[in-house]
Amino acid sequence: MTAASAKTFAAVLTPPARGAIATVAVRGQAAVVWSDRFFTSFSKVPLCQAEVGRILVGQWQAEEEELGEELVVAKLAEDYVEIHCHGGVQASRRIVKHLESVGCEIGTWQQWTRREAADAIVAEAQIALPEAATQQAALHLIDQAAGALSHRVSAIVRDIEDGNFEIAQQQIAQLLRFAPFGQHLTRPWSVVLAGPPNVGKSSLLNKMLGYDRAIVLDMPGTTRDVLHATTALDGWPVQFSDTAGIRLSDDQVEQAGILKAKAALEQADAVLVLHDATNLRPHELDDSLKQLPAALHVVNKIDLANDLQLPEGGEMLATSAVTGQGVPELISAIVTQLVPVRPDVGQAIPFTLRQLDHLEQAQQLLQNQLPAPASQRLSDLLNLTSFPADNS
Ligand SMILES: Nc1nc2c(ncn2[C@@H]2O[C@H](COP(=O)(O)OP(=O)(O)OP(=O)(O)O)[C@@H](O)[C@H]2O)c(=O)[nH]1
Ligand SMILES: [Mg+2]
Repeated sequence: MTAASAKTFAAVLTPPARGAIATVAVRGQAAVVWSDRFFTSFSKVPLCQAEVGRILVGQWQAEEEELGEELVVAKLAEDYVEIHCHGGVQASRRIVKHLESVGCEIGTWQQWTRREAADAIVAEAQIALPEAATQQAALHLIDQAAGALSHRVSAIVRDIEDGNFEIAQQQIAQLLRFAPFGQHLTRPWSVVLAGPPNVGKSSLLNKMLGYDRAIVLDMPGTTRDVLHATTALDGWPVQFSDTAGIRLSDDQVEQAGILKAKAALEQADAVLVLHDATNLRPHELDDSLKQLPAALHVVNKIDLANDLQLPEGGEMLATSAVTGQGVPELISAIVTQLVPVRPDVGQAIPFTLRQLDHLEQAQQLLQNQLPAPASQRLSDLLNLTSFPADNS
């Protein structure tokens, strides 16, 4: 426990929704005494006298209340009590209100995590974990919650203190290589489907998702607004955006859609530029689709083109959104583009902008031969007291 958390503090650790059980955690010198004011165990053992580790069933009731709630209280340390009550929002709120009435400080589960975690990076990992959209993303965050990044940062601080500046710089550079990947552990990669009208963007989206998310019609200009759908590709969270076919148009609604499509291209981690196999004219592509840095060019409708000759030189994938031919290869190509190096289990990965910022600053300071401030930036990264305040 840090000095800041010396006051007795309570938080509801379970989400504010209907559930079978909610957990209220209380930590601090008065945790047991204050819980005892409201809780009477059926075995008549007061919490103060119960041994650590004891789980008691009993009644939680304030003096002025006519009715109490039957619940379970676990005394997990002399200064730590967990109350497991009914999962309804009002039930946990009532217990928190009682604790507050006797002087307990109340906070959110994120604030609780910041007080309880071993260091600020571990706290960030625990807070980020519910945001992980896939199991694979969660596993990497669990590694950081177990200290992978914290240990690496501490080792770099020691390297700097020992005068091993070059090793420290190499270690920071290695961490920074994983930072773009790390930001996506809580936020899906963005993949945009773009191209001329009627080439099969919406059909290919539906095929990759495995269900009909977008309207498909044999009519150019079907998709207007940008349409999003989130899925997992090879275990990584990906948000696809289907866009309006880009062409010159007098239709105001279509024009608005095309502008939105072009804006979506700028935010994308990867763009699938689609071409029609029955009408292959890559040189006539709109300027906005030429030379996109993160583009994968896909020739769709290959089921309709028997003697298809792909243009030489340019890397192009071939698919049929109707038969599914080439779709697994396309998905592999997308994954390779998004995650070129798959991190090992246990790899230290920076996953927040705060971490990225501190690491970049430390690297810059080392390059400018300022080891002491560099070491300070890294130590701040771990320090719970320098963690930005957040009421969430
Ligand atoms: N045979 C065949 N038809 C396809 C394929 N992909 C799409 N189509 C057909 O092509 C037409 C247009 O498909 P969409 O998916 O709506 O095309 P789009 O690119 O989204 O079109 P816009 O939204 O208008 O820009 C539909 O009739 C689809 O069934 C394919 O791989 N093979
Ligand atoms: Mg469409």
